[in-house]
Amino acid sequence: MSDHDKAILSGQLSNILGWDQLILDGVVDTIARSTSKEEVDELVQNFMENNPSAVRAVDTFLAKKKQSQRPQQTQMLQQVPYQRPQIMQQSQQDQQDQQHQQQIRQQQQRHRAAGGAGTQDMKGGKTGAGPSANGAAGGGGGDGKVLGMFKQGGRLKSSGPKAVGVSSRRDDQMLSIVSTLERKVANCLGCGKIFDCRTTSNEVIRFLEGGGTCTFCGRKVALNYRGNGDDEASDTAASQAGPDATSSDQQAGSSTNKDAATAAAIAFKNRLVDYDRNSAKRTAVIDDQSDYFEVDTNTWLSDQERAQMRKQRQLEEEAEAARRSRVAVTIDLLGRRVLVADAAESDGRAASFRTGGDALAAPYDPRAIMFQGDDQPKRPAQSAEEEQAGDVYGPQGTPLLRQQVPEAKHLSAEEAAARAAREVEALRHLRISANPDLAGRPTPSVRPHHQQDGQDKPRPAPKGDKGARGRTRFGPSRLQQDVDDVFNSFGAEIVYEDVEAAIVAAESGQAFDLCPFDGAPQAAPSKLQQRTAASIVSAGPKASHPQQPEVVDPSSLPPGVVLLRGWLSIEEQVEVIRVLRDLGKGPGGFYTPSYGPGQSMHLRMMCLGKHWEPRSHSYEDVRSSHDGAIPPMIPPILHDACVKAAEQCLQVSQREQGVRMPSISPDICLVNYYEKSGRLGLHQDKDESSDSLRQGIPVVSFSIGDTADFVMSRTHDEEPQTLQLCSGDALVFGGPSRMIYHGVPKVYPGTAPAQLLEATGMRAGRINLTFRQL
Ligand SMILES: O=C(O)CCC(=O)C(=O)O
Ligand SMILES: [Fe+2]
Repeated sequence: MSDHDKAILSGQLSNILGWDQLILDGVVDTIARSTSKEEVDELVQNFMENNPSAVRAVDTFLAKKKQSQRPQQTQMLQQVPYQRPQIMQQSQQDQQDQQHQQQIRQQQQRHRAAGGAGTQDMKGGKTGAGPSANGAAGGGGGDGKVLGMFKQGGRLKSSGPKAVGVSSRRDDQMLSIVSTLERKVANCLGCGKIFDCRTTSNEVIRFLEGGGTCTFCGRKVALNYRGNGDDEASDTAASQAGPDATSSDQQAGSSTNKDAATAAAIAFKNRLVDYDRNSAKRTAVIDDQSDYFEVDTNTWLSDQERAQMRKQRQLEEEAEAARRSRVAVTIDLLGRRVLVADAAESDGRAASFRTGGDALAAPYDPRAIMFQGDDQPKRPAQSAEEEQAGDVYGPQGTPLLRQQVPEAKHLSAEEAAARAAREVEALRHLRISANPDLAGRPTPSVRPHHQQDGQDKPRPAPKGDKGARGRTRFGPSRLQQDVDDVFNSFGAEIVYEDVEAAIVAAESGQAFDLCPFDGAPQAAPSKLQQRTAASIVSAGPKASHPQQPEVVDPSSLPPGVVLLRGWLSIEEQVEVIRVLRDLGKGPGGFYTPSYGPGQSMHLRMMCLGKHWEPRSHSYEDVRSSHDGAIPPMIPPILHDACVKAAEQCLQVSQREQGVRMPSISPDICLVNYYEKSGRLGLHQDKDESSDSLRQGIPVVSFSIGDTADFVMSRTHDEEPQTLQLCSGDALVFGGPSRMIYHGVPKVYPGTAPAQLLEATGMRAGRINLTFRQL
């Protein structure tokens, strides 16, 4: 490449970029010596910021260079065995080393001989004579020509006469540096990068020019130079424009002159060095794992995201803990057993028994909560231990009923009782919901054994097959009775199918009949009559039917609540039952209301006047959630009875309680039928119009059949007052008690007046009518 071409490029770049000539010379020189397009591209990109005019000028220059190089290259190939990259043979290398050392010495001697300011080497803080602004070589320095870019900074001094076999001055200098190295292969201890200085790749050149600074990680790699005779050369090499060179550069700049060009050259050099360092740092290693798995140390997360992730983790842990503590309850109807086991302890070992958040402190043996039918043959306890444990054993010694957990046998009787009470309490609070998968299926119908067997008569009870209360049971009825006994005795909230009603429906193939025994021959009672009779037990209060209506002491009741005992005579009750029976079998008759899938109410209901929809707690014209039936109207006989009872109660309330209540003109009557296990939770009757509620128009209630507990309280939490409502009673609550909470927790089976049952043939249970004004 001719100097003329270089001067042209330099001039063009000077116009375009406005750089100092000193810098331009260095850049042009570098471009002229470049061996690859990438090298030039990098330079153009980093220092000319791809200025289009500059790029064009450089391209033109390179094109010329390419042309001019063709014959030269051929010549070089013939003359010079040098290749890049090249691993030199040791002998060759040594030879070259010596040659270069000699060249360096000669050069140094020439510098010294030339004397004058600035002839000291870099170590001494002096350099060659200050450069002229036009980039001419400083005077006094032999051939004085320095490598363009860093001539004032003492970058690489010319090695003097061009060595044979070396393609450029820069290579010369590199080789001279390499020749002074003790070891030609250097290894960066920071990142492990290897620099093979026997080759003169760009990377190695950068490495050496950086004074042994790793081109990848920026760490300083120790370079050992050869001994005394080479001090100057090694000093030269060691003080190459690496990080440490900056200070000497600055000293040089300040000690020789304050020339702006010098400062610019130093700044430019520093920029290059910085670029070298930073370009290595641009390659950052990102730890993937920290992105995906770490919360606390993940630098990519904002505080908000971190908090969110922590919360998410906590929720996951809680869900896992809940899953582990879930309790599985198996109700084995056919085996007549209830098995309670922690789901996480499916192997049957000691499990923690939890209900509604209350955990029993002691580990629990699931077998301890196993209940067998009480009609199993039993044998008496055979040891004091068995006696004390209170377990019940079958004839083969199989435990039928365990009162205590095995490991609790060392407990005193008192402790064991307390523990048993805790266990029972825990079971009482169990909440069991229906399997949602079964919700859409029709109610299963259970047929008596004798029908399944194709027999007509009830099977005789096996000998000794007597219930705890001495009654004989048959087939499914006995099954149901056992389940009833177990759950009733524990008071657990268990919903099960209304087996008896299903039997009736299956047998009659008709709608619900309130009086299935009406007209049945007395001499040969049906099995249903037998069951009904068997269900009359002495558990509850005896029915009391005053000859005349009696007013229950009004001062014992909340103001606005009046109870008239036996207000309906037996004859009137019979009449009411007959009316209800007819309506109940027809369209819009008795059905089992439900709040939703698996949430059936524990009673049968028939709505008169309007349909009360349990899912929306509102009145409707048709039974939308069930069969779309239109509710029957309130028969006049019931309407009149309601109005009459209300009148009398209002008088009592006004007279005895000082409460004035409006009278009622009922347009709705809800008729409930409760079986012996029927019940109704605490609630308010508040689905009537706001006007009706505001006025305190009373609700009038008639009870017929079995006696029931009726609880009432002013608030949901208050300890409720319990009244027993008997067959024929009329109750009114209105005025200040219109919004009273009330419910029916218990029905006393077998307490209905015998006369009523005989006259109507009604099924066991209780009927209640509540009249309201919308
Ligand atoms: O059965 C009863 O005595 C009360 C009925 C009742 O409260 C109701 O149907 O809203
Ligand atoms: Fe009610």
